[in-house]
Amino acid sequence: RNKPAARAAQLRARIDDANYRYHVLDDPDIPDAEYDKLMRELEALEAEHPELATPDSPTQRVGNAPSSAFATVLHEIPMLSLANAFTDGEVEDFVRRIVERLEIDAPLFSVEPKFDGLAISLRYEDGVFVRGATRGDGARGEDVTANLRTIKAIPLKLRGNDWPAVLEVRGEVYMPRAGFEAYNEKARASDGKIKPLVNPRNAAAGSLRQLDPRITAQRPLAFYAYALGVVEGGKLPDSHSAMLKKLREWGFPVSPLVDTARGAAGCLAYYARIGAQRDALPFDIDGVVYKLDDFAGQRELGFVGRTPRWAIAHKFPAQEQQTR
Ligand SMILES: Cc1c[n+]2nc(N)[nH]c2nc1OC(C)C
Repeated sequence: RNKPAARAAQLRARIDDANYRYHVLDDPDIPDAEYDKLMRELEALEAEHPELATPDSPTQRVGNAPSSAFATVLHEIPMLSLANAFTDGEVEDFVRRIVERLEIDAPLFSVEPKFDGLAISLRYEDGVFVRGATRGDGARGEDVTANLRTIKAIPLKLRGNDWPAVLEVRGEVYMPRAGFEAYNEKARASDGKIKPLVNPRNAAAGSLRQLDPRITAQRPLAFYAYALGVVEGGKLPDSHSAMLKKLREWGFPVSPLVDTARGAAGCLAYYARIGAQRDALPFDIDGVVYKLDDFAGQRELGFVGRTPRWAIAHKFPAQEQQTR
């Protein structure tokens, strides 16, 4: 009788946990073959008892109905753009302006890689993924929910239960280099059936804007969270770094390269550290981002148009694009 439902619940918990360990902790605890076996058992169970296949089931990632066009999504909280710094002096000016406005010294920054992918916004209601959109022009983006569901790094439902009733998480969809190379290896051996991708960034954008989610599902996409949008019905930590820790607890991948640093010197040391390992990273980055860590300080500094006064992107020199 309700044994199938109990077994399905047990399988889902085990699969969700395996996904969390693989994508968020980067510490998988079961081999892929066993993971696939659990998924096949859950798919069989749901085939016999369709009422078990709820939208947040791990088997419901790949829809089979291509859409004719993408609906438009209004970003209630606009997706921001970052000012760019290219020299150490510009970074020192950025920090000095904050020091002078807030009358503090050696402010603490959250320091993060700037991923060369596609900015997106994910909306969760009561802990369930309900909608995802591209950045678009910052005010309006395209509804690519069906495509985002195919990305295993994006949770279909949140872990724990201390998340806000409505939570929007912003981050970057990107294509890891290994996935990009492997895809092009297959494309070159496909006798022209599969077109090679030009570079990981364009590949990520193109993959997310496929009208058929079954095509997106074939693409090796990943995701890192780095900011919030709308938050309703919940208390948030009082700093960006503490908020990133909560996002990890709720099931979102956050780059392990994220750190905190004090003042301009701390930021520039981080830039040098990440720059030194840039070519060895498993994904493309085009710079690093410094964000004042304290949320109260961010609110006090505010914005110039859509650009926060409390954050800046410090870019690397352009990388020679490998032509393929
Ligand atoms: C546009 C953007 C891009 N990035 N990239 C990272 N790592 N953080 C980050 N934050 C951004 O905007 C926030 C300041 C909301």
